[in-house]
Amino acid sequence: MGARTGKEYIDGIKKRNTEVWIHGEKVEDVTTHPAFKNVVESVAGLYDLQHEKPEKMLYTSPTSGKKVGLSFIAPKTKDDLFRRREMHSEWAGFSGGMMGRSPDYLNTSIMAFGTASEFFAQEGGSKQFAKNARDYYEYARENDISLTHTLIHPQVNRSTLTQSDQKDPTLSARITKKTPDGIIVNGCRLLATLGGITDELVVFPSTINRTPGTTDDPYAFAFAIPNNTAGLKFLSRESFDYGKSKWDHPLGARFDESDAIISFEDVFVPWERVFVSENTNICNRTYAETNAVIHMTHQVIAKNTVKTEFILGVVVNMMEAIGIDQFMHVKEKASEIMVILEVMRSHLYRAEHNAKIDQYGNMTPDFEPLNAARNWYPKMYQRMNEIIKILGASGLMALPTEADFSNTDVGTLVHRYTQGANINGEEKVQLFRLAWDISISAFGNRQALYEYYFFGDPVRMSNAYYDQFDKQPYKNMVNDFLNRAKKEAGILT
Ligand SMILES: Cc1cc2nc3c(=O)[nH]c(=O)nc-3n(C[C@H](O)[C@H](O)[C@H](O)COP(=O)(O)OP(=O)(O)OC[C@H]3O[C@@H](n4cnc5c(N)ncnc54)[C@H](O)[C@@H]3O)c2cc1C
Repeated sequence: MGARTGKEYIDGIKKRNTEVWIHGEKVEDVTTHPAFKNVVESVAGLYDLQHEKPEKMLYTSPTSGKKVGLSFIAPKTKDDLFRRREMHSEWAGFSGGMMGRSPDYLNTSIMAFGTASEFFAQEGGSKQFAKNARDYYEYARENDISLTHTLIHPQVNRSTLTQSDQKDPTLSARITKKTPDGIIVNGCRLLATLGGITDELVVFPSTINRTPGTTDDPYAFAFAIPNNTAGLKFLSRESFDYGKSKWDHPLGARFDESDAIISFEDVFVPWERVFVSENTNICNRTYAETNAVIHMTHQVIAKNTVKTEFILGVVVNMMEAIGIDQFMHVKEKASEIMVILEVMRSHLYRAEHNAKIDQYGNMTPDFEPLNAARNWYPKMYQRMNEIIKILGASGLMALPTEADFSNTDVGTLVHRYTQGANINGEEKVQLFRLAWDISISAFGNRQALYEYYFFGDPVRMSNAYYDQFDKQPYKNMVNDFLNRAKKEAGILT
Protein backbone atom coordinates (compact mmCIF):
# COMPACT_ATOMS: atom_id res chain seq x y z
CA MET A 1 0.00 0.00 0.00
CA GLY A 2 2.64 2.60 1.02
CA ALA A 3 1.89 6.03 2.49
CA ARG A 4 -1.82 6.59 2.96
CA THR A 5 -4.00 9.56 2.13
CA GLY A 6 -6.41 11.11 4.63
CA LYS A 7 -9.31 9.35 2.96
CA GLU A 8 -7.59 5.99 3.20
CA TYR A 9 -6.98 6.58 6.92
CA ILE A 10 -10.65 7.53 7.49
CA ASP A 11 -11.93 4.57 5.45
CA GLY A 12 -9.59 2.31 7.43
CA ILE A 13 -10.82 3.31 10.89
CA LYS A 14 -14.45 3.38 9.72
CA LYS A 15 -14.12 -0.22 8.55
CA ARG A 16 -12.51 -1.31 11.83
CA ASN A 17 -15.54 -0.18 13.81
CA THR A 18 -13.60 -0.16 17.09
CA GLU A 19 -15.60 -0.42 20.32
CA VAL A 20 -15.40 3.13 21.68
CA TRP A 21 -17.50 4.50 24.54
CA ILE A 22 -18.01 8.16 25.38
CA HIS A 23 -20.53 10.18 27.39
CA GLY A 24 -22.22 6.92 28.46
CA GLU A 25 -22.83 5.72 24.92
CA LYS A 26 -21.27 3.32 22.47
CA VAL A 27 -19.98 5.18 19.42
CA GLU A 28 -21.48 3.96 16.17
CA ASP A 29 -18.84 5.51 13.92
CA VAL A 30 -15.91 7.57 15.20
CA THR A 31 -15.49 9.25 11.83
CA THR A 32 -18.90 10.95 12.14
CA HIS A 33 -19.40 11.18 15.93
CA PRO A 34 -19.26 14.83 17.14
CA ALA A 35 -16.58 14.05 19.75
CA PHE A 36 -14.18 12.57 17.21
CA LYS A 37 -14.99 13.70 13.68
CA ASN A 38 -12.97 16.93 13.80
CA VAL A 39 -9.84 15.35 15.20
CA VAL A 40 -10.24 12.47 12.74
CA GLU A 41 -10.30 15.09 9.97
CA SER A 42 -7.15 16.64 11.43
CA VAL A 43 -5.32 13.30 11.49
CA ALA A 44 -6.50 12.79 7.91
CA GLY A 45 -4.99 16.19 7.12
CA LEU A 46 -1.63 14.88 8.32
CA TYR A 47 -1.85 11.89 6.01
CA ASP A 48 -2.82 14.15 3.09
CA LEU A 49 0.19 16.31 3.82
CA GLN A 50 2.37 13.30 3.02
CA HIS A 51 1.12 13.46 -0.55
CA GLU A 52 1.11 17.25 -0.82
CA LYS A 53 4.80 17.40 0.09
CA PRO A 54 6.11 13.96 -0.88
CA GLU A 55 9.73 15.09 -1.20
CA LYS A 56 9.66 16.11 2.46
CA MET A 57 7.36 13.48 3.91
CA LEU A 58 8.10 10.18 2.12
CA TYR A 59 10.99 7.89 1.33
CA THR A 60 11.40 4.72 -0.68
CA SER A 61 10.76 1.52 1.25
CA PRO A 62 13.88 -0.67 1.33
CA THR A 63 11.76 -3.80 0.83
CA SER A 64 8.79 -2.93 -1.42
CA GLY A 65 10.22 0.07 -3.26
CA LYS A 66 6.98 1.94 -2.51
CA LYS A 67 6.84 5.46 -1.11
CA VAL A 68 6.30 5.19 2.66
CA GLY A 69 6.13 7.69 5.53
CA LEU A 70 9.49 9.18 6.45
CA SER A 71 8.75 8.85 10.18
CA PHE A 72 9.28 5.09 9.72
CA ILE A 73 12.80 5.49 8.35
CA ALA A 74 15.61 3.54 9.99
CA PRO A 75 18.15 6.38 9.82
CA LYS A 76 21.56 5.38 8.51
CA THR A 77 23.10 8.84 8.04
CA LYS A 78 22.88 12.22 9.72
CA ASP A 79 21.08 13.41 6.62
CA ASP A 80 18.38 10.80 7.32
CA LEU A 81 17.99 12.29 10.80
CA PHE A 82 17.76 15.84 9.45
CA ARG A 83 15.12 14.70 6.94
CA ARG A 84 13.15 12.85 9.59
CA ARG A 85 13.23 15.92 11.84
CA GLU A 86 11.95 18.10 8.99
CA MET A 87 9.14 15.62 8.48
CA HIS A 88 8.25 15.74 12.21
CA SER A 89 8.34 19.55 12.08
CA GLU A 90 6.05 19.64 9.06
CA TRP A 91 3.43 17.50 10.80
CA ALA A 92 3.79 19.51 14.02
CA GLY A 93 3.36 22.75 12.08
CA PHE A 94 -0.06 21.56 10.89
CA SER A 95 -1.48 21.99 14.44
CA GLY A 96 1.02 24.44 15.93
CA GLY A 97 2.37 21.44 17.84
CA MET A 98 -1.01 20.89 19.51
CA MET A 99 -1.39 17.30 18.29
CA GLY A 100 0.91 15.63 20.75
CA ARG A 101 0.42 12.11 19.50
CA SER A 102 0.62 12.54 15.75
CA PRO A 103 1.41 9.07 14.39
CA ASP A 104 5.09 9.86 13.77
CA TYR A 105 5.77 9.59 17.53
CA LEU A 106 5.02 5.88 17.74
CA ASN A 107 6.33 5.15 14.25
CA THR A 108 9.84 5.94 15.46
CA SER A 109 9.48 3.45 18.32
CA ILE A 110 8.18 0.68 16.07
CA MET A 111 11.21 1.28 13.85
CA ALA A 112 13.53 1.05 16.88
CA PHE A 113 11.90 -2.19 18.10
CA GLY A 114 11.96 -3.69 14.61
CA THR A 115 15.59 -2.86 13.85
CA ALA A 116 16.73 -3.88 17.36
CA SER A 117 14.70 -7.06 17.09
CA GLU A 118 17.39 -9.37 18.49
CA PHE A 119 16.86 -7.62 21.82
CA PHE A 120 13.56 -9.48 22.13
CA ALA A 121 15.26 -12.87 21.67
CA GLN A 122 17.39 -12.70 24.81
CA GLU A 123 16.92 -13.86 28.41
CA GLY A 124 13.52 -15.48 28.40
CA GLY A 125 12.54 -13.95 25.07
CA SER A 126 12.54 -15.92 21.83
CA LYS A 127 13.54 -15.85 18.18
CA GLN A 128 9.81 -15.72 17.45
CA PHE A 129 9.46 -12.46 19.44
CA ALA A 130 12.41 -10.96 17.56
CA LYS A 131 10.82 -11.93 14.24
CA ASN A 132 7.51 -10.46 15.43
CA ALA A 133 9.15 -7.09 16.14
CA ARG A 134 10.75 -7.08 12.67
CA ASP A 135 7.56 -8.16 10.94
CA TYR A 136 5.46 -5.60 12.79
CA TYR A 137 7.78 -2.77 11.78
CA GLU A 138 7.53 -3.88 8.17
CA TYR A 139 3.73 -4.25 8.38
CA ALA A 140 3.20 -0.84 10.04
CA ARG A 141 5.53 0.94 7.62
CA GLU A 142 4.22 -0.68 4.43
CA ASN A 143 0.57 -0.12 5.39
CA ASP A 144 1.04 3.23 7.15
CA ILE A 145 -0.76 1.90 10.21
CA SER A 146 -1.80 4.52 12.75
CA LEU A 147 -1.11 3.59 16.36
CA THR A 148 -2.11 4.45 19.88
CA HIS A 149 -0.32 3.08 22.91
CA THR A 150 -0.85 2.31 26.55
CA LEU A 151 1.86 2.05 29.18
CA ILE A 152 0.63 2.55 32.69
CA HIS A 153 -1.35 0.62 35.27
CA PRO A 154 -4.58 2.05 36.73
CA GLN A 155 -4.04 4.75 39.35
CA VAL A 156 -5.44 2.83 42.30
CA ASN A 157 -2.77 2.81 44.97
CA ARG A 158 0.65 4.13 44.04
CA SER A 159 2.14 3.35 47.46
CA THR A 160 3.18 0.05 45.93
CA LEU A 161 4.45 -0.42 42.41
CA THR A 162 3.59 -4.09 42.57
CA GLN A 163 0.34 -4.86 40.79
CA SER A 164 -0.08 -8.24 42.46
CA ASP A 165 -0.07 -6.41 45.84
CA GLN A 166 -2.96 -4.11 44.88
CA LYS A 167 -6.24 -4.60 46.74
CA ASP A 168 -7.65 -6.00 43.50
CA PRO A 169 -4.75 -7.74 41.74
CA THR A 170 -7.03 -8.59 38.80
CA LEU A 171 -7.49 -4.92 37.88
CA SER A 172 -4.29 -4.20 35.94
CA ALA A 173 -4.06 -5.80 32.54
CA ARG A 174 -2.29 -9.14 32.89
CA ILE A 175 -1.79 -12.39 31.07
CA THR A 176 -4.42 -14.78 32.41
CA LYS A 177 -3.78 -17.69 30.07
CA LYS A 178 -1.28 -18.92 27.51
CA THR A 179 -2.41 -21.21 24.72
CA PRO A 180 -0.48 -22.77 21.83
CA ASP A 181 -1.83 -19.94 19.65
CA GLY A 182 -1.33 -16.93 21.86
CA ILE A 183 -2.00 -15.17 25.14
CA ILE A 184 -5.25 -14.08 26.81
CA VAL A 185 -5.22 -10.66 28.49
CA ASN A 186 -7.67 -9.31 31.06
CA GLY A 187 -7.81 -6.04 32.98
CA CYS A 188 -7.12 -2.38 32.40
CA ARG A 189 -4.36 -0.07 31.14
CA LEU A 190 -4.06 3.73 30.87
CA LEU A 191 -4.08 6.11 28.99
CA ALA A 192 -4.39 5.92 25.21
CA THR A 193 -4.25 9.33 23.54
CA LEU A 194 -5.85 9.05 20.08
CA GLY A 195 -7.51 5.94 21.54
CA GLY A 196 -10.26 4.63 19.30
CA ILE A 197 -9.27 6.62 16.22
CA THR A 198 -6.23 4.65 15.16
CA ASP A 199 -5.90 1.31 13.41
CA GLU A 200 -4.02 -0.52 16.13
CA LEU A 201 -3.08 -0.46 19.79
CA VAL A 202 0.45 -1.06 20.98
CA VAL A 203 0.70 -2.23 24.57
CA PHE A 204 4.21 -1.38 25.67
CA PRO A 205 6.04 -2.29 28.83
CA SER A 206 5.50 0.27 31.55
CA THR A 207 8.41 2.69 31.89
CA ILE A 208 8.53 2.22 35.65
CA ASN A 209 10.98 -0.52 36.52
CA ARG A 210 9.93 -3.46 38.60
CA THR A 211 11.78 -6.27 40.29
CA PRO A 212 12.29 -9.21 37.90
CA GLY A 213 11.18 -12.70 38.80
CA THR A 214 8.36 -11.53 41.08
CA THR A 215 4.64 -12.12 41.09
CA ASP A 216 4.44 -9.14 38.71
CA ASP A 217 5.63 -11.07 35.66
CA PRO A 218 2.08 -11.65 34.35
CA TYR A 219 1.76 -7.84 34.09
CA ALA A 220 4.97 -7.54 32.05
CA PHE A 221 4.41 -7.85 28.30
CA ALA A 222 4.43 -6.04 24.98
CA PHE A 223 2.20 -6.67 21.98
CA ALA A 224 0.29 -4.97 19.19
CA ILE A 225 -3.30 -5.73 18.16
CA PRO A 226 -5.93 -4.24 15.86
CA ASN A 227 -8.26 -1.84 17.67
CA ASN A 228 -11.27 -3.96 16.77
CA THR A 229 -9.93 -7.09 18.49
CA ALA A 230 -12.75 -8.87 20.33
CA GLY A 231 -12.95 -7.91 24.02
CA LEU A 232 -11.10 -4.60 23.61
CA LYS A 233 -12.92 -1.43 24.71
CA PHE A 234 -11.81 2.21 24.55
CA LEU A 235 -13.45 4.18 27.37
CA SER A 236 -12.92 7.81 26.36
CA ARG A 237 -12.91 10.85 28.54
CA GLU A 238 -15.41 13.66 27.97
CA SER A 239 -14.69 15.47 24.74
CA PHE A 240 -13.26 18.99 24.81
CA ASP A 241 -14.55 19.51 21.30
CA TYR A 242 -17.91 21.01 22.22
CA GLY A 243 -19.18 21.07 18.66
CA LYS A 244 -18.66 24.84 18.62
CA SER A 245 -17.43 26.71 15.57
CA LYS A 246 -13.77 26.36 14.69
CA TRP A 247 -13.54 30.14 14.89
CA ASP A 248 -14.68 30.11 18.52
CA HIS A 249 -12.60 27.07 19.54
CA PRO A 250 -9.67 27.17 17.12
CA LEU A 251 -7.79 24.31 18.76
CA GLY A 252 -10.37 22.31 20.74
CA ALA A 253 -12.64 22.02 17.70
CA ARG A 254 -9.81 20.63 15.59
CA PHE A 255 -7.23 18.82 17.67
CA ASP A 256 -8.82 17.25 20.75
CA GLU A 257 -7.03 13.92 20.49
CA SER A 258 -9.08 12.25 23.23
CA ASP A 259 -7.63 9.99 25.93
CA ALA A 260 -9.02 6.56 26.68
CA ILE A 261 -8.89 3.95 29.40
CA ILE A 262 -8.32 0.56 27.79
CA SER A 263 -10.33 -2.44 28.92
CA PHE A 264 -9.26 -5.97 28.04
CA GLU A 265 -11.86 -8.71 28.48
CA ASP A 266 -10.45 -12.08 27.45
CA VAL A 267 -8.52 -10.39 24.65
CA PHE A 268 -6.71 -12.96 22.54
CA VAL A 269 -3.30 -11.89 21.21
CA PRO A 270 -1.78 -14.34 18.70
CA TRP A 271 1.86 -15.23 19.35
CA GLU A 272 2.94 -13.51 16.13
CA ARG A 273 1.87 -10.18 17.66
CA VAL A 274 3.67 -10.68 21.00
CA PHE A 275 7.10 -9.06 21.58
CA VAL A 276 7.51 -9.72 25.32
CA SER A 277 5.65 -12.20 27.50
CA GLU A 278 5.81 -12.40 31.31
CA ASN A 279 9.27 -10.91 31.41
CA THR A 280 9.83 -8.00 33.80
CA ASN A 281 13.55 -7.99 33.11
CA ILE A 282 13.12 -7.38 29.37
CA CYS A 283 10.30 -4.88 29.98
CA ASN A 284 12.48 -2.78 32.29
CA ARG A 285 15.15 -2.48 29.62
CA THR A 286 13.19 -2.29 26.37
CA TYR A 287 13.05 1.48 25.83
CA ALA A 288 16.65 2.15 26.79
CA GLU A 289 18.31 -0.82 25.15
CA THR A 290 16.49 -0.70 21.80
CA ASN A 291 17.20 3.07 21.74
CA ALA A 292 13.46 3.59 21.14
CA VAL A 293 13.49 6.29 23.81
CA ILE A 294 16.07 8.26 21.83
CA HIS A 295 14.19 8.15 18.54
CA MET A 296 10.91 9.00 20.28
CA THR A 297 12.52 11.91 22.10
CA HIS A 298 13.94 13.19 18.81
CA GLN A 299 10.37 13.45 17.50
CA VAL A 300 9.13 15.07 20.71
CA ILE A 301 11.81 17.76 20.84
CA ALA A 302 11.27 18.55 17.13
CA LYS A 303 7.52 18.79 17.78
CA ASN A 304 7.94 20.92 20.89
CA THR A 305 10.31 23.27 19.08
CA VAL A 306 7.52 23.94 16.59
CA LYS A 307 5.03 24.29 19.43
CA THR A 308 7.26 26.93 21.01
CA GLU A 309 7.53 28.78 17.68
CA PHE A 310 3.73 28.81 17.51
CA ILE A 311 3.34 30.10 21.07
CA LEU A 312 5.96 32.78 20.45
CA GLY A 313 4.01 33.89 17.36
CA VAL A 314 0.82 34.12 19.41
CA VAL A 315 2.51 36.12 22.16
CA VAL A 316 4.22 38.72 19.96
CA ASN A 317 1.00 39.18 17.97
CA MET A 318 -0.90 39.70 21.24
CA MET A 319 1.66 42.24 22.42
CA GLU A 320 1.31 44.28 19.26
CA ALA A 321 -2.47 43.88 19.21
CA ILE A 322 -2.85 45.70 22.52
CA GLY A 323 0.17 47.99 22.24
CA ILE A 324 2.19 46.54 25.12
CA ASP A 325 5.20 45.61 23.02
CA GLN A 326 7.33 48.53 24.22
CA PHE A 327 7.11 47.75 27.93
CA MET A 328 10.23 46.34 29.56
CA HIS A 329 8.62 43.56 31.58
CA VAL A 330 6.52 42.52 28.59
CA LYS A 331 9.56 42.20 26.31
CA GLU A 332 11.36 40.41 29.10
CA LYS A 333 8.59 37.79 29.22
CA ALA A 334 8.43 37.36 25.44
CA SER A 335 12.20 36.99 25.40
CA GLU A 336 11.86 34.13 27.91
CA ILE A 337 9.93 32.27 25.21
CA MET A 338 12.54 33.24 22.60
CA VAL A 339 15.24 31.78 24.84
CA ILE A 340 13.24 28.57 25.33
CA LEU A 341 12.94 28.29 21.55
CA GLU A 342 16.64 28.81 20.94
CA VAL A 343 17.60 26.36 23.69
CA MET A 344 15.29 23.72 22.18
CA ARG A 345 16.83 24.29 18.74
CA SER A 346 20.30 23.94 20.21
CA HIS A 347 19.41 20.68 21.93
CA LEU A 348 18.15 19.31 18.62
CA TYR A 349 21.20 20.55 16.73
CA ARG A 350 23.63 18.97 19.19
CA ALA A 351 21.66 15.72 19.28
CA GLU A 352 21.72 15.40 15.50
CA HIS A 353 25.27 16.59 14.89
CA ASN A 354 26.69 14.30 17.60
CA ALA A 355 24.63 11.34 16.33
CA LYS A 356 26.39 7.99 16.01
CA ILE A 357 25.66 4.61 14.50
CA ASP A 358 24.36 2.38 17.29
CA GLN A 359 24.75 -1.37 17.77
CA TYR A 360 21.74 -1.96 15.48
CA GLY A 361 23.21 0.04 12.61
CA ASN A 362 20.93 3.04 13.11
CA MET A 363 22.19 6.61 13.08
CA THR A 364 21.03 7.52 16.58
CA PRO A 365 20.91 11.06 18.01
CA ASP A 366 23.02 11.94 21.02
CA PHE A 367 20.69 11.29 23.94
CA GLU A 368 22.33 13.71 26.40
CA PRO A 369 20.87 16.93 24.93
CA LEU A 370 17.54 15.24 24.16
CA ASN A 371 17.32 13.87 27.68
CA ALA A 372 18.05 17.30 29.14
CA ALA A 373 15.39 18.87 26.89
CA ARG A 374 12.73 16.31 27.79
CA ASN A 375 13.36 16.93 31.47
CA TRP A 376 13.26 20.72 31.05
CA TYR A 377 10.44 21.40 28.59
CA PRO A 378 7.54 20.10 30.75
CA LYS A 379 8.29 22.91 33.22
CA MET A 380 8.92 25.53 30.53
CA TYR A 381 5.56 24.75 28.94
CA GLN A 382 3.78 25.77 32.15
CA ARG A 383 5.77 29.02 32.20
CA MET A 384 4.82 29.86 28.60
CA ASN A 385 1.15 29.39 29.46
CA GLU A 386 1.62 31.65 32.47
CA ILE A 387 3.16 34.32 30.24
CA ILE A 388 0.18 34.18 27.87
CA LYS A 389 -2.15 34.74 30.82
CA ILE A 390 -0.08 37.56 32.33
CA LEU A 391 0.11 39.42 29.02
CA GLY A 392 -3.42 38.65 27.78
CA ALA A 393 -5.23 39.69 30.98
CA SER A 394 -8.90 40.63 30.42
CA GLY A 395 -8.46 40.18 26.67
CA LEU A 396 -8.54 36.45 27.38
CA MET A 397 -12.06 36.75 28.77
CA ALA A 398 -13.57 39.62 26.75
CA LEU A 399 -14.20 37.11 24.00
CA PRO A 400 -17.51 37.38 22.14
CA THR A 401 -18.29 34.47 19.83
CA GLU A 402 -18.55 34.24 16.07
CA ALA A 403 -22.33 34.47 16.48
CA ASP A 404 -22.04 37.77 18.36
CA PHE A 405 -20.00 39.30 15.55
CA SER A 406 -22.58 38.36 12.94
CA ASN A 407 -25.57 39.41 15.08
CA THR A 408 -27.34 42.47 13.65
CA ASP A 409 -28.03 43.99 17.10
CA VAL A 410 -24.71 43.61 18.87
CA GLY A 411 -22.29 42.80 16.03
CA THR A 412 -21.16 46.37 15.48
CA LEU A 413 -20.84 46.93 19.23
CA VAL A 414 -18.58 43.94 19.87
CA HIS A 415 -16.60 44.84 16.78
CA ARG A 416 -15.92 48.31 18.13
CA TYR A 417 -15.41 47.36 21.77
CA THR A 418 -12.92 44.58 21.12
CA GLN A 419 -10.69 46.38 18.62
CA GLY A 420 -6.96 46.38 19.29
CA ALA A 421 -4.12 48.81 18.68
CA ASN A 422 -3.37 47.57 15.20
CA ILE A 423 -6.23 45.18 14.38
CA ASN A 424 -10.01 45.27 14.26
CA GLY A 425 -12.28 43.64 16.84
CA GLU A 426 -12.90 40.45 14.93
CA GLU A 427 -9.18 39.91 14.29
CA LYS A 428 -8.29 40.66 17.89
CA VAL A 429 -10.87 38.26 19.31
CA GLN A 430 -9.78 35.57 16.87
CA LEU A 431 -6.17 35.94 18.05
CA PHE A 432 -7.09 36.04 21.73
CA ARG A 433 -9.39 33.04 21.34
CA LEU A 434 -6.36 31.15 20.09
CA ALA A 435 -4.37 32.31 23.13
CA TRP A 436 -7.29 31.28 25.38
CA ASP A 437 -7.45 27.83 23.76
CA ILE A 438 -3.73 27.37 24.40
CA SER A 439 -3.70 28.50 28.01
CA ILE A 440 -7.14 28.57 29.63
CA SER A 441 -9.77 26.36 27.98
CA ALA A 442 -10.24 22.71 28.91
CA PHE A 443 -8.28 21.90 25.75
CA GLY A 444 -5.44 24.21 26.84
CA ASN A 445 -5.30 22.86 30.38
CA ARG A 446 -5.23 19.32 29.08
CA GLN A 447 -2.27 20.34 26.88
CA ALA A 448 -0.47 21.65 29.96
CA LEU A 449 -1.08 18.40 31.86
CA TYR A 450 -0.09 16.43 28.81
CA GLU A 451 3.23 18.23 28.42
CA TYR A 452 3.93 17.92 32.15
CA TYR A 453 3.43 14.15 32.20
CA PHE A 454 4.53 13.44 28.65
CA PHE A 455 7.44 11.13 29.45
CA GLY A 456 6.19 10.14 32.89
CA ASP A 457 6.36 11.73 36.32
CA PRO A 458 8.85 14.65 36.03
CA VAL A 459 9.92 14.22 39.66
CA ARG A 460 10.97 10.62 39.22
CA MET A 461 12.39 11.45 35.79
CA SER A 462 14.59 14.17 37.26
CA ASN A 463 15.79 11.76 39.94
CA ALA A 464 16.66 9.16 37.32
CA TYR A 465 18.37 11.92 35.32
CA TYR A 466 20.41 12.93 38.38
CA ASP A 467 21.41 9.34 39.11
CA GLN A 468 22.60 8.58 35.57
CA PHE A 469 24.41 11.90 35.04
CA ASP A 470 28.19 11.55 35.08
CA LYS A 471 28.95 13.89 37.98
CA GLN A 472 32.56 12.84 38.61
CA PRO A 473 34.30 15.24 36.18
CA TYR A 474 32.66 18.22 37.88
CA LYS A 475 33.49 16.98 41.36
CA ASN A 476 37.08 16.49 40.18
CA MET A 477 37.19 19.99 38.73
CA VAL A 478 36.23 21.53 42.06
CA ASN A 479 38.49 19.22 44.06
CA ASP A 480 41.44 20.16 41.81
CA PHE A 481 40.70 23.83 42.38
CA LEU A 482 40.43 23.39 46.16
CA ASN A 483 43.62 21.33 46.26
CA ARG A 484 45.45 24.02 44.32
CA ALA A 485 44.25 26.62 46.79
CA LYS A 486 45.31 24.39 49.69
CA LYS A 487 48.75 23.93 48.11
CA GLU A 488 49.12 27.67 47.64
CA ALA A 489 48.24 28.14 51.28
CA GLY A 490 50.76 25.44 52.21
CA ILE A 491 48.05 23.22 53.74
CA LEU A 492 48.44 20.23 51.38
CA THR A 493 51.25 17.91 52.28
C1 LIG B 1 -3.17 14.16 28.88
C2 LIG B 1 -2.43 12.88 29.09
C3 LIG B 1 -2.24 12.02 28.02
C4 LIG B 1 -1.59 10.80 28.19
N1 LIG B 1 -1.42 9.97 27.12
C5 LIG B 1 -0.86 8.76 27.31
C6 LIG B 1 -0.74 7.82 26.22
O1 LIG B 1 -1.09 8.10 25.08
N2 LIG B 1 -0.26 6.59 26.49
C7 LIG B 1 0.13 6.23 27.74
O2 LIG B 1 0.55 5.10 27.92
N3 LIG B 1 0.08 7.10 28.77
C8 LIG B 1 -0.41 8.34 28.60
N4 LIG B 1 -0.50 9.21 29.65
C9 LIG B 1 -0.08 8.74 30.98
C10 LIG B 1 1.27 9.29 31.41
O3 LIG B 1 2.28 8.45 30.92
C11 LIG B 1 1.23 9.34 32.95
O4 LIG B 1 0.37 10.39 33.33
C12 LIG B 1 2.58 9.54 33.59
O5 LIG B 1 3.41 8.44 33.33
C13 LIG B 1 2.43 9.68 35.11
O6 LIG B 1 1.79 8.54 35.64
P1 LIG B 1 0.44 8.68 36.43
O7 LIG B 1 -0.47 9.59 35.69
O8 LIG B 1 -0.03 7.34 36.75
O9 LIG B 1 0.84 9.47 37.74
P2 LIG B 1 1.12 8.84 39.20
O10 LIG B 1 2.21 7.84 39.06
O11 LIG B 1 -0.18 8.30 39.71
O12 LIG B 1 1.59 10.09 39.98
C14 LIG B 1 0.68 11.01 40.63
C15 LIG B 1 1.50 11.87 41.62
O13 LIG B 1 2.01 11.05 42.66
C16 LIG B 1 3.43 11.10 42.71
N5 LIG B 1 3.93 9.72 42.86
C17 LIG B 1 3.29 8.56 42.54
N6 LIG B 1 4.06 7.50 42.79
C18 LIG B 1 5.23 7.97 43.28
C19 LIG B 1 6.44 7.34 43.71
N7 LIG B 1 6.60 6.01 43.68
N8 LIG B 1 7.43 8.15 44.10
C20 LIG B 1 7.29 9.50 44.11
N9 LIG B 1 6.17 10.14 43.72
C21 LIG B 1 5.15 9.39 43.32
C22 LIG B 1 3.87 11.68 41.38
O14 LIG B 1 5.06 12.46 41.52
C23 LIG B 1 2.69 12.55 40.96
O15 LIG B 1 2.84 13.85 41.50
C24 LIG B 1 -1.11 10.44 29.49
C25 LIG B 1 -1.29 11.32 30.56
C26 LIG B 1 -1.94 12.52 30.38
C27 LIG B 1 -2.11 13.43 31.58
